[in-house]
Order: sequence, then structure tokens, then C-alpha cells
Amino acid sequence: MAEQHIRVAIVGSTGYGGVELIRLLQHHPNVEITSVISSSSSGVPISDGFPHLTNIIKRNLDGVDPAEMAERADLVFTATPSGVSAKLVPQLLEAGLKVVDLSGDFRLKDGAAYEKWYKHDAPDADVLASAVYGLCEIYGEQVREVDFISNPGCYPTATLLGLIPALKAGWIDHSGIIIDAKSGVSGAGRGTSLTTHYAEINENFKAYKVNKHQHIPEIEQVLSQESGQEVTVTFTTHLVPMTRGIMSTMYAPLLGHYSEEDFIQLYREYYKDRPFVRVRSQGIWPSTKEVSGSNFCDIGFAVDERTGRVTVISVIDNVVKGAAGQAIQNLNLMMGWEESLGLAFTPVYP
Ligand SMILES: NC(=O)C1=CN([C@@H]2O[C@H](COP(=O)(O)OP(=O)(O)OC[C@H]3O[C@@H](n4cnc5c(N)ncnc54)[C@H](OP(=O)(O)O)[C@@H]3O)[C@@H](O)[C@H]2O)C=CC1
Ligand SMILES: CC(=O)N[C@@H](CCC(=O)OP(=O)(O)O)C(=O)O
Repeated sequence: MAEQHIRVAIVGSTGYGGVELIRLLQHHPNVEITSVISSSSSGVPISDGFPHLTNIIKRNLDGVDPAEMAERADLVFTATPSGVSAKLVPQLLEAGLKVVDLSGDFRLKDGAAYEKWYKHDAPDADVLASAVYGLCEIYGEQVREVDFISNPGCYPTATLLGLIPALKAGWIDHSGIIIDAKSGVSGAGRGTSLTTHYAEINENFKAYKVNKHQHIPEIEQVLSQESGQEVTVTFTTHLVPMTRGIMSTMYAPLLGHYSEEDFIQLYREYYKDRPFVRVRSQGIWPSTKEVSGSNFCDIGFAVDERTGRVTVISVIDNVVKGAAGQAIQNLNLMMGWEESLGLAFTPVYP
């Protein structure tokens, strides 16, 4: 029988992913946050730095100590920068903790590819092999009752949910996929940088990491696995002057005559038991605000008979379905609970 209650610790609780975990977990009936952890501000009440949490979480920040975490918690969310999780997660698993890692450190099954794209040393090979890639709608059965989940990237979540059903059905050509992706600034984390500060991004719209984004190998790894063919994609990311949200617009050549209604039927059938994917009706394309603050991924289609291509539009909230929400969805599956437990948020609109 599934356990009814779990104690969790959050490393990186002073970052956007960590703070969002704190917000969302307030609504989870089976979870108690027993430690919020910071590598730079231990001893300080978390609400000092985050006044919006006043009277919501009355805890001082703890330091990064795996042995202490094992005393206080059963599971740790590591909402830590890439490179940090690779070293920390093995210690947590060794201490007997369950882990959901939000970073990119354990997503790529090829350590050499990780070193190439992330420019950090690859994690321990055995620990890497033990990580289950937690794209719940695709790998939900594999996530059930495991101890260590690697939470998917934000762009890959929107993109993969938008492409996999059509690719698996053989409706689109795996060799001609182009992905045009846009993200709000919170996707870059809380630290300031020249790229994300107000004067640089306000009233601006810019492409970045063109053909060099670290999510390219993650997207290709999953699409190749799901299609049984080696898939390469053209993937361009853009920064948009908004706080939350990702829109992934995908273009693929059609391998037959399929209408928008055909796509809608295919995807509704594919995701029929999945509470967080909403397939839009014909001509009602999704926008980021329509999923903001929620764990939904909304998907819409346009078929162009003139060019023989389909356009798939997929939106998520990067900090919810792209990070903290999906991490909790994974926790639910790991614990044998209902996938949507504590996650039934209506989007914040307008
Ligand atoms: N923002 C998003 O939309 C998404 C983020 N992610 C991934 O999730 C992870 C967290 O992202 P995000 O919250 O945005 O990042 P932030 O930069 O906002 O926060 C990261 C936090 O990690 C902590 N940290 C830094 N170094 C260490 C260390 N050596 N040991 C322990 N903690 C450390 C910092 O807090 P302190 O100094 O207090 O320790 C910091 O607040 C990243 O890997 C990111 O790529 C994935 C999907 C989406
Ligand atoms: C807007 C923005 O800068 N987004 C970040 C997303 C980073 C991220 O989530 O990184 P991992 O998934 O690799 O950990 C980026 O494009 O790099």
C-alpha cells in the first residue's frame, strides 16, 4: 500500500524552482516540508529574503548537509544549478534519500554528451544509469515507485509533449523538424545577468544559444528513443519580456494527408488518461497566459496543405510544468499516489 505522508527537503530553496516548490507544496495533502536549504544563507529565516512567504513557511534556511537531510526528510528536491546536482545527488542517494533532481545533470544518458553540452564533468556512471527520466505523460509507468528521478528540462517538456504522438504515429518526417521556442525570463533563474536585466530585455526579443542550446541533445535523445530512428532537430530559443511561460512552435513535414481534426483526435486519444495535457479544438491556439501558474501543457495544431507541413504549438509555465509542478507530479508517481495530487491549479488569468 502507498505511504500516505512524506517529509521533503528542498536544496536550492532560494531559487525560482525552489521557491515555486514551496508555493505548490502548500497545497499538497501528503507532503510536509521539513527543511529548506541554502548553500549561502543558512540560519536566516527564508521569509527574510522572500517576504511573500511570511506566515506561510516559518523556517530558517538549513545548510547543505546530506546526513542532516537524511534525518529530517525522506525525499529531497535538488533545485540546484547544473554541475552542483551531479556531485550532490550521489551523496543523497547514498544517505538513503529519494531524490527528484530539477537540473540537467542526469538527463543525458551519454556522459560525454553531457560534458560537451553542459561543460561540466559527467556524473558518476552508475548513478546516471539509475536516473529515470521523469516526463510523466510518456514515462509515467517507469516513474512509479523508483527512488531517483531526473526531471525534464522546461523547453524539452513543451517540445516533446508536442511532437511525440505524431512522430510515433509516423505522421511526420523525423528528419525535417524545426523547433522555434520562446521563454520568459524566470527560465534563466534568479541570478542577474546582462542578458536578463530589465534594460536589456524590456521591450526586446532576442534569440540566444542558437544551435548550441543544452536542451538539443535531451530533445534528440527522447525523440530518437520514441521513434526508433536517429532524430536531429533545428532548435532556436528566444527570450521574451515576460516573467513566466514557454511557447514551443514546431514545424514538421507531413508524411500523408492529415487534417487538423486528425491531429486533434490522435493527441486526445494519446493523452486521454493524462490530466495535464489539454488538446485544443481547431483554430484555438494556446497562449502562455492560459497555462500560467498551472501544471498544464496546452497543445494546438495548424496543417498547411500548401507546404505539406504541420505546425504544433505547445505552451507551459516554465516554473510549474517545466520544473516544480512536474517534479511534484513525479513525486506523486514515485509514491504511488494520484498523479495530480496537490496540483489541480487553475491558471492565473488574466
Ligand atoms: N527556472 C526554470 O524555469 C527552470 C529551471 N530548471 C533547472 O532547475 C535548477 C534550478 O533552477 P532555478 O531555480 O531557476 O535557478 P536559480 O538560479 O534561481 O536557483 C538556484 C539555487 O541553487 C542554489 N545553489 C547554488 N549553488 C549551490 C550549491 N553549490 N549547493 C547548493 N545549492 C546551490 C542557490 O541558492 P543558495 O545560494 O541559497 O544556495 C540558488 O538559489 C537549475 O538546474 C535549472 O537549470 C529546470 C527547468 C526550468
Ligand atoms: C530563459 C533561459 O535562459 N532558460 C534557460 C533554461 C535553463 C534550464 O532550465 O536549464 P537545464 O534544464 O539545462 O537545467 C536556458 O535557456 O538555458
